[in-house]
Amino acid sequence: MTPELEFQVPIDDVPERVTLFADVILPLPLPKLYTYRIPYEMNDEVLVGARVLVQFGSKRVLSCVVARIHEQPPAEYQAKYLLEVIDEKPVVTEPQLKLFMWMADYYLCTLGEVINAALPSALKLSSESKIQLHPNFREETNEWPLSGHEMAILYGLKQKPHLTFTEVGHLLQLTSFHKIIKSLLLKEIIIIFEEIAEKYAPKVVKKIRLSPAFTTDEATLEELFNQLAAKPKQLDVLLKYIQLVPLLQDLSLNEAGLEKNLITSNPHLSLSAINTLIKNGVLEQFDTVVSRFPMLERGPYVMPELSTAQAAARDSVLEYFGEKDTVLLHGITGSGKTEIYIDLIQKAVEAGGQVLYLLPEIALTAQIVTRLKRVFGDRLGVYHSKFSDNERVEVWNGILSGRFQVVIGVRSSVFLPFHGLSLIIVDEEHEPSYKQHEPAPRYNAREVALIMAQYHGAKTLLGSATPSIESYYHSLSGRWGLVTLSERFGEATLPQIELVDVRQEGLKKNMLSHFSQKLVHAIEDTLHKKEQVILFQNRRGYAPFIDCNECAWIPKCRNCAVSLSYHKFSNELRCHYCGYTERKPNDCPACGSTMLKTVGFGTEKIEDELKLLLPQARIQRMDLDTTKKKNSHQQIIEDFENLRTDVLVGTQMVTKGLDFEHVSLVGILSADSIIHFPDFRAHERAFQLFVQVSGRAGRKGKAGKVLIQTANPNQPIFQKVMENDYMGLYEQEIAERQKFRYPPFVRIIQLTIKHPEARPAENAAIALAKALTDRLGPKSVLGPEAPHIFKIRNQFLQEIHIKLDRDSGNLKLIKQQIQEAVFQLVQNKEFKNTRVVIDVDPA
Ligand SMILES: Nc1ncnc2c1ncn2[C@@H]1O[C@H](COP(=O)(O)OP(=O)(O)OP(=O)(O)O)[C@@H](O)[C@H]1O
Ligand SMILES: [Zn+2]
Repeated sequence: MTPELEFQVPIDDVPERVTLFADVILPLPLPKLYTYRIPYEMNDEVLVGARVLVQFGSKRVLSCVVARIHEQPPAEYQAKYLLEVIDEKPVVTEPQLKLFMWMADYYLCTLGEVINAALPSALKLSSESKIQLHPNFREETNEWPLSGHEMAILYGLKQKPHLTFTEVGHLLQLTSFHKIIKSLLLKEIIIIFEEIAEKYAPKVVKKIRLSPAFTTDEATLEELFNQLAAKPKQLDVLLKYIQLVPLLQDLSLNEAGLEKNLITSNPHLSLSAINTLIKNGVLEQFDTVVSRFPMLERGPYVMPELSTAQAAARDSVLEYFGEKDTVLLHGITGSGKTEIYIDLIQKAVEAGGQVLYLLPEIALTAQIVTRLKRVFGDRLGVYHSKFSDNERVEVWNGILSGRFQVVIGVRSSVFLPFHGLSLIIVDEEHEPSYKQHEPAPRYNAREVALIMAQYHGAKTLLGSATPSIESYYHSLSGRWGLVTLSERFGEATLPQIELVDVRQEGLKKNMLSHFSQKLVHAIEDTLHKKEQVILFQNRRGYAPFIDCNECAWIPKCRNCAVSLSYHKFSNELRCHYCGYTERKPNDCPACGSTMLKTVGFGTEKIEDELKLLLPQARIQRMDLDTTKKKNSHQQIIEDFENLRTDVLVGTQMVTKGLDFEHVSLVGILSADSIIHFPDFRAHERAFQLFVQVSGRAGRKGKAGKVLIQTANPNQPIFQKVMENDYMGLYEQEIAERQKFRYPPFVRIIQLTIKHPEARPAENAAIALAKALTDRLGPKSVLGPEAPHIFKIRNQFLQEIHIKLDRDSGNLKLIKQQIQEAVFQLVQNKEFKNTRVVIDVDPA
């Protein structure tokens, strides 16, 4: 606008100078949003969902996300000005913000905790953010006038390569110095947030191409070849380049060039020839920023045609979607649910929507990602906890920008910045790993997905061969659609399941340590037929504990009330709760006896013993200990898939969703420890685990067999597993849940009281239980009671369970009362050092 024009605006048309305020989500566990005043000149720059920098308290500078912009100054305090705008565009979308707020409300935690869990750490800034000199800054050539403060920072940066914001504050003796930083930034003297530059570094590759002078036309190119005729090594390089970048067909291909290492790593080419060509300006070298997720050639991939049963199932899912938001697909193992998902995803993508495909564990992503990549190519984003922060930011940004239309990921993918989601798939919906236990928010991704779908107007398809009792109940009640698929795809049938009574076999001297002869023979037979075996044992490590034969001493964790597990490979005793380790002693520290023996067994021991029993077999183990590295899951699965291993031994990681063509035998080494877990879901879980692991056998035509070793073959659960009688399980379970008041008939909120000493933990728990009973009535409050493992990480635990009827009215109010009671307790001096963890819908 020119000055004259401005002058012509009639006086009463001058817009009023509005004062705006921003409510921000700080990455701290604060109960409320904090309000800052927006400096007038930033009115247009501050956006909901974008990050800004604020001062919190007297020292800390923090980045936070703007949740709301309004004109209402806070009543309780004088709003400070916000300092800086970080993003020009929102990094958090509106439906995402709504979801975060819902999560904080529902799971009784703070928005700060939600945002902390949601944002990849590279998107978080703090007072530990740093500044450093701009790489191009030269003091000699600087023409900018500098203030005293600016000089001081410059001086500081000559002493130290970078300064944190806190250090800058000390240096200047100022609490607010952002104007100064901003000025230095504008003058390109410093760069800020070097931490981020470190955390989120775009991936750069070196490329080469012919200097543009030689690619104006074919004649010039030809002339270059003539010139180099006498230099065969250089000529070779050029020929290779032209072979890889077919310039003769299209000269413009030169511009994109070629990754340098494709040339330099070629053993037939001379490195010095390459360098000479660069030095003489024939080739030029340049850097280019590439994605960590390279574009994939999608290739000619033919989608498999759905079978009649699959197509019918898909059609009824779609029909249900016409009237309901949520559908449960109950399809037996190997029925081909994944192909139905892919079909539906494709339809959603074609209609322009975004799709989220949730899986319970990364072990599973490897196989399905390969399947999905073939269909969706570079439009598929993958998100899981083994990703580096850089990769997470790229997925985050890729979803914001619309590059990734389909995202496959584990539970934390519900935090991603979707905008226009139209379909969510929750595969293996019954899986307990959808629940986050620690830290807050203690959410269940399956439940979050349903709310997320609401905010986006999306549909949700939950799928499982063994649905959770809750989900099945919602489907039968008509709230959700229910689609059933009760045959395996193609020629495959469900495997035949057999029980092996290990007590009987032991009496008959038919046990070789933990293996029944039946199981060993079955393994031998299977390997003989060049087929594969999966062996499942619910524990990792070598043995759950060791004890002394003489005095019965058992090593215990010094921080937790559990015995230490023995890990043979590292010769350590390890706590599976806090990670504490010590070397295994050679003799008993209590009585000095050398008779220490292992008790029970884990995957490591199974692997060990099997190697002795079948020395020829190629055995691989998959559990938490063998999958610590980023790609180890994938490697183990690929080896097994490509028949490089014969037997896969593992914990529950091997039980779910995996699809191997050649597995015809599954062995469950010890079924009993699973059934006896003290939990109202014990039967449901055991059924799910047995059916799921059994379901890995005989998936492609071959007859499959399952052997379950147990000391109590008469337990009714086995009958249901052998007959794949889900309905039988459901009817029994739902009756018990109703009778004893468990979900889905009530909601459970679990409060865990923690204190470094036993007595105060108990006292605090009693006081809290009383406070809760006063508010909610005695029917709703159970406990306190010390849990089975009553001490973890040096904290004594007490638990209170709150049971709320589904129709118990105002849930929000009840939750408020619970929070209030907890707040009063931890404020009370008498209960100093008490912590209370609230877990809504514990699993
Ligand atoms: N329409 C189809 N055409 C060709 N192959 C198919 C088709 N449907 C399924 N399959 C194959 O059948 C096997 C089992 O399918 P899938 O893995 O989808 O089963 P699932 O229902 O997900 O089983 P689970 O619950 O055990 O994970 C896979 O190898 C899959 O490739
Ligand atoms: Zn421990």
